[in-house]
Formats: sequence, structure tokens, C-alpha cells
Amino acid sequence: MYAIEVEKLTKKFHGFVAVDSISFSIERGEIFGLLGPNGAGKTTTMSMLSTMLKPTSGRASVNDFDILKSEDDVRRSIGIVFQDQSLDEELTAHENMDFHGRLYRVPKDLRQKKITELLELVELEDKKDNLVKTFSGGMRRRLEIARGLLHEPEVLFLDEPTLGLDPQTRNRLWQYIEELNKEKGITLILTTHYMEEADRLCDRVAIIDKGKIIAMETPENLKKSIGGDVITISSPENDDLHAMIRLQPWVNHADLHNSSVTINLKNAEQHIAEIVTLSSANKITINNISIHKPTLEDVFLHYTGRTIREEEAKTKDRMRMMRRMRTR
Ligand SMILES: Nc1ncnc2c1ncn2[C@@H]1O[C@H](COP(=O)(O)OP(=O)(O)OP(=O)(O)O)[C@@H](O)[C@H]1O
Repeated sequence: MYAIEVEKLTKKFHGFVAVDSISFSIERGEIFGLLGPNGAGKTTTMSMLSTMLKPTSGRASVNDFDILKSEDDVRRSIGIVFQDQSLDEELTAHENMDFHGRLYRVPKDLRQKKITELLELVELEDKKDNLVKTFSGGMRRRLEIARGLLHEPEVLFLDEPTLGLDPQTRNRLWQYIEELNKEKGITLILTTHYMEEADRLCDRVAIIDKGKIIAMETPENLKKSIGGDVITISSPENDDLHAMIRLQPWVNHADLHNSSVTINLKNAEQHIAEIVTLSSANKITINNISIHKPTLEDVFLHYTGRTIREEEAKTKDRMRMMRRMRTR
């Protein structure tokens, strides 16, 4: 039985197609990731599935409830942790939890028990009487996740759960997410533009670009699908380098993007010396050269010819952090 079923779901904003006829199903207990660059349509998809936004066309069900016909049932059966935090700054962690529990009519006894259990899970029990405005970004995210679980949802939606967090806090949050999934069997659907996050957490990943799903598989199979090794070279003469490399018979695929050339090939080690010799003979300077096994970034590049714009992501992180600082 599926936790989520989506069929040709589409969202247009004044004629602009933000989500373009996507279809997928998520098994109960699965961690499913929507991976893509900014503006790919991830949040719009999550907003439709959580009934915050009406689709233009297509259909979807969550926990067997139709998102258009049974909005209230869908909402009761899901937890949501979205990008822009919605905690009340002037309340304590406990008060924020309690307020949410009342909203969802969780009976008092159960509510107190669950609040303690969940605050312990996210290691905030000793901070329960502190005002949220004194919390760090990581603490807020953990509290939001605990709050999203208070009414015991079967499916939890996490929109960019670790955006703007430092690597250590991000790692800890990944552990919470994994524990939640294993211990409580909760189905998780998350969006991210962090490759590492999708790779580490997700049972399956849908790579989404310009509103369309361009690949959907386990991270392992996605990486296997492009096969071989990847060599990345940066050079001031990238165009010439790309033109030269792509003609070599041992090259499966070569992409020119931003400041580097990425080559997909078999047995990369055997061709490094040849690349250096060829470059030198053609007066092409090599600033940097590296070999690695394919990552999800390479998968995205393979299917779209572009990288997921990490720089853009970083800019967005900074904007969010600034906004968060302003609202404190
Ligand atoms: N309310 C809206 N009105 C008009 N356009 C919108 C609206 N919401 C989203 N869009 C556009 O739809 C596209 C998809 O946006 P969406 O937020 O779903 O992307 P995303 O993949 O979640 O990226 P991000 O990480 O930046 O949120 C973008 O081009 C965005 O500008």
C-alpha cells in the first residue's frame, strides 16, 4: 500500500508551469527525496500534497485521502516542517508544543506525555522552559520537527530540513530523521538541494528540474546509471579543453559548465597522464584535476547538462539566515 500517490500533478502560476505533470508513488515507511535546484518546483509539489496549494490539474492522495476531496483528513494525517519557520518566538519550547497539540486536539494526558517524549528525542527537554527567541537555528529546526510529530502523523513533510545549518547540526538532524523513520515507521518526504543529504537519507530520490521529474531511483542506482568514473578539470581554457577532450575515443561523455570540464569515462587513472600530455601539447593550462566516483551531482549534470547551482543555494542560505536574524 502506498503512503502517497501522485498522478500527472501540475501547477501553473499565471501560465508559468512550476510543476509539470509529475507522477510518482511513495511506499509506507519510505524516505523519499525531491532533489533539485532552486525554483525546480519542490516546494510547490510539497505545498500541493499538504493541501496548502490547489493543483491546476492532476490528482494525488496522501494516506489514501484525496488532496482535493478530503483536505481535512489529509491535514490530520500529516506533519509539516516547512522552510520558513513558524514557531512563536515569545513562547517557550513547551508552550509552542502545547499550543500545537491543542490545535490538533491531542488529549491533555497524551499531549504532556508526547511533548516530553519528543523533546527528549530532539534533545531539547532541558530547554523546554526557555523562550524560542533564545534558540539557535539548529534548535529551532529540531523543535519544529518535534512539533510536527506531536499529533502522530503517518507522513512527515520536510521542506529543506537542514537549510542554513552548520555541517555538525545538519549531521545530527540526519540522525534524528533516520531514527524517526526506523523507530516509528513514519514515511518521510523531503526536499533538498544538498546532494549529500539526498544520498545519505533517502531510500529513493526523484531528481526534479524545471517542474519535471528527470530521474527517479535509489541513490545507488542513479549513480550506477551513469557508470564509470568522473574526472573534473578546471582550466582558464575550458572551451578548448572541452573541445579537445570530447573527441577522445575513451570519453563516454564530457560536459562544459561554470569553471570546469567534467568527463565521464571508464578507468580514469589510466587516462590522467594522457590528458595532461594532450593539454600541454595544445597549450591548455590545467589548474586542477580530480577523479571521483559518480555522485548525485554528476547524475544531475548528466541528465540536464548543468550543475545544481550550489552557489545559488549558498546565496539563498545567506538570505534566509539574514531574514531569520531580522525576525529575532
Ligand atoms: N505563488 C507563486 N506565484 C508565482 N510563481 C511562483 C509561486 N510560487 C512559486 N513560484 C515559481 O514556481 C517555481 C517553482 O518554485 P518552488 O518554490 O516550488 O521551487 P523549489 O524547487 O522549491 O525551489 P526553492 O528551493 O527555491 O523553494 C519558481 O520559478 C517560482 O518562482
